[in-house]
Amino acid sequence: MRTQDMNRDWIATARTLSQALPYLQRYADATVVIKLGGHAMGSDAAMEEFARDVVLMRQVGVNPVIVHGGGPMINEMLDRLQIKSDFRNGKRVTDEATMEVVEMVLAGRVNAKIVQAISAQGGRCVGLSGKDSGLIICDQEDPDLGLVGEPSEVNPRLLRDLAEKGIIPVIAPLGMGRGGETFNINGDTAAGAIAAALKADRLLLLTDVAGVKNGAGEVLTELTASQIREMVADGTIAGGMIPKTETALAALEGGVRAAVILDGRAPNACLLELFTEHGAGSIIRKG
Ligand SMILES: Nc1ncnc2c1ncn2[C@@H]1O[C@H](COP(=O)(O)OP(=O)(O)O)[C@@H](O)[C@H]1O
Ligand SMILES: CC(=O)N[C@@H](CCC(=O)OP(=O)(O)O)C(=O)O
Repeated sequence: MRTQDMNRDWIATARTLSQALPYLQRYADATVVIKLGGHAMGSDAAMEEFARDVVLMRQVGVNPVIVHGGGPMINEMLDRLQIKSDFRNGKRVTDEATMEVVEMVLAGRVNAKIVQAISAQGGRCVGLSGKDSGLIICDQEDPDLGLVGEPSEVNPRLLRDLAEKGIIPVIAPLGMGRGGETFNINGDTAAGAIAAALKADRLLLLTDVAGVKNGAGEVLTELTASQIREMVADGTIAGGMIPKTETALAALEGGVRAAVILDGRAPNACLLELFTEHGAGSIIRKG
């Protein structure tokens, strides 16, 4: 690069940092729950970038709480083990054999990978599941779904203790039943329940599309609850987008200030959403 171009680059970087000041001030000490979906977890380089953004957030005083998915990784392992798996309305029908694989992949593999990536960027971070410290107590959601849990009680005290110490929690979406059984929770549902319990300032749902699309395939940058209900009823919102939008609405009802559905594969997606005027994805506010 020529020296002049290089100077222009640095000037642009400095300007970006300077323009971020009001956003940095707005989010200082804010709680931001980030759901990292399995489809949003791309290459190792993308994971490294995600981890760097999370550590930067923590560095500027935000309290990030990561809840992850891992559906595609579970599918891959179930395929290898030749265990068939069905989804109903975006949720995996989970029998005991499936549950074993879900727990192994989510808590053992995916969680460890994210913790490792954040630690490698210098973040202090700890891997958990909803089964730890009574974080998520579940009831069975629907007998037809088997061991799928619906969070009925969330105990966020441990998360508050970690935030006070500057430690970033990375949470696998598993829950404990009242009889000590393990439940599989949809990652979006788990993230929404945790965000509501923490009365988070933002819930960011990172996925593999730029946001919620209308019938013409255009991303809607702002959405209301009634629009979402209509789009689910007429089938415009389908599959995995159903639990995502349901989660956003439930989180707002539970006291979260706003939920955003955005493309986790886009460069620096979380920073763009939080610290720039531009924002990213579809924002859903109460009203
Ligand atoms: N109206 C819609 N707008 C955007 N995506 C939609 C819509 N309806 C269904 N989808 C689907 O939902 C998917 C996101 O859900 P999912 O695959 O469960 O993501 P993740 O694994 O990130 O949780 C998108 O890739 C898209 O195929
Ligand atoms: C009940 C249920 O569906 N659980 C999900 C948990 C993982 C998840 O939600 O992963 P994504 O966010 O990557 O889709 C599953 O078994 O796939």
